[in-house]
Amino acid sequence: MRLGIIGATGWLGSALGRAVLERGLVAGPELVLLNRSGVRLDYHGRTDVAWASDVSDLVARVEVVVVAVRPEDYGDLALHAPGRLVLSFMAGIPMAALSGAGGRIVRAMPNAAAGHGQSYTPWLAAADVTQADRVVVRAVLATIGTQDEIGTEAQIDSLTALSGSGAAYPALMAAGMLAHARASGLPEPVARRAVEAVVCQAAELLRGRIETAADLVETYRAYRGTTAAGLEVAEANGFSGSIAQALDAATRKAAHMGRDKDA
Ligand SMILES: NC(=O)C1=CN([C@@H]2O[C@H](COP(=O)(O)OP(=O)(O)OC[C@H]3O[C@@H](n4cnc5c(N)ncnc54)[C@H](OP(=O)(O)O)[C@@H]3O)[C@@H](O)[C@H]2O)C=CC1
Ligand SMILES: O=C(O)[C@@H]1CCC=N1
Repeated sequence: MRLGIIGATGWLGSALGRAVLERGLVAGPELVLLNRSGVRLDYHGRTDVAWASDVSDLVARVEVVVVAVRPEDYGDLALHAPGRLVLSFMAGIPMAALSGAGGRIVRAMPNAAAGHGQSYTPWLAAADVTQADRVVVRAVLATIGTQDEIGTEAQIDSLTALSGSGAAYPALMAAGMLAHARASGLPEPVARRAVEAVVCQAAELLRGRIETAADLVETYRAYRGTTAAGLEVAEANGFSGSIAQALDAATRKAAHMGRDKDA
């Protein structure tokens, strides 16, 4: 497969470039890269990848074009990719805007876990995307984690807010816990290990059964111990409500940023 990545040295584009090479999905010379800052002599330890001189050069050399630039940089690309499968990673650039590129468009929404092969990547296909294209999309996205085809652009906006945010909300919680642990006088190595134990290790309890999260909270509440006392204050201070409002705000931003220049 000849695959092009516009934004190949960015957070997501770089993760995808490395993954397709490491998984052997794309041979080095068939991976065509483009960024803003110029050719890297060493790309994830490889020297056999191809670099395009500009967007139209990249499009001419591949069948699949991945767009991994920031949404605000998309317009400057002036992407024209008729006959190509175009896989956009961009938040907030709707199908209607992408269709101007002329290819068969798929909007995919990975997250930062792509860097370690654990992205969850929902995606939405335009009406002219073929079954053969779908096989390609699944193969490409499988290199960075798991994927699901979804049905509407509104769902992409919701998922941009939710899974697209990657580690942001766990990181917010971890930062808050770490600040509290330090303020409580815990030795730094102990504070770090304790917070990691909560955010990275204890959350493993929910792997494969995330739907039981509310039941797990209820189990802690029913225990009527120290955790219950903490949970009660967290909820009284709007913990769950804050999460809902945050996801609503991010969904609104995703829905409007590509359609409304002031958003
Ligand atoms: N990061 C994330 O967690 C997520 C990001 N996304 C979406 O993915 C897209 C990429 O995000 P991210 O990887 O974080 O962005 P980065 O800022 O890390 O990377 C952007 C890339 O685009 C390149 N670029 C910018 N302008 C041009 C141009 N005119 N021509 C060619 N290349 C260009 C940059 O080049 P250079 O390296 O030379 O500067 C860089 O490689 C965004 O649209 C974002 O909405 C979606 C879900 C999650
Ligand atoms: O915060 C962002 O804008 C990126 C794109 C979608 C999720 N994260």
